[in-house]
Amino acid sequence: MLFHVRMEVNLPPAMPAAEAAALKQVEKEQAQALQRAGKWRHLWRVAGQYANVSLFDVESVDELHQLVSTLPLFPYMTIEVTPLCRHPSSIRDDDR
Ligand SMILES: O=C(O)CC1=CCC(=O)O1
Repeated sequence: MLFHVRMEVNLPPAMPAAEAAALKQVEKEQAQALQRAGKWRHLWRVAGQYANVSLFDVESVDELHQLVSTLPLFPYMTIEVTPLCRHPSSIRDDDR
């Protein structure tokens, strides 16, 4: 199942820089592991915003929730999820 996911990050201004840096480092490691596993297909920065748009390929809504809700930045993100299905005019013969 494919999901378009938009994540907007809102770290508290009072958060110590070292704490923010540590969270971002672990977030990066988890995101890269999920990309290597094929679960997090695309990860793009939204230009001009501390936000990303991503494409997840997971087995279920429950798996998607488990993945995003265990990200270190999850408590500080506003997340919008859009389920995707094939478009009848798509010329691609796969779902990538
Ligand atoms: O910086 C972001 O957009 C938040 C984030 C998600 C995965 C990652 O590595 O950073």
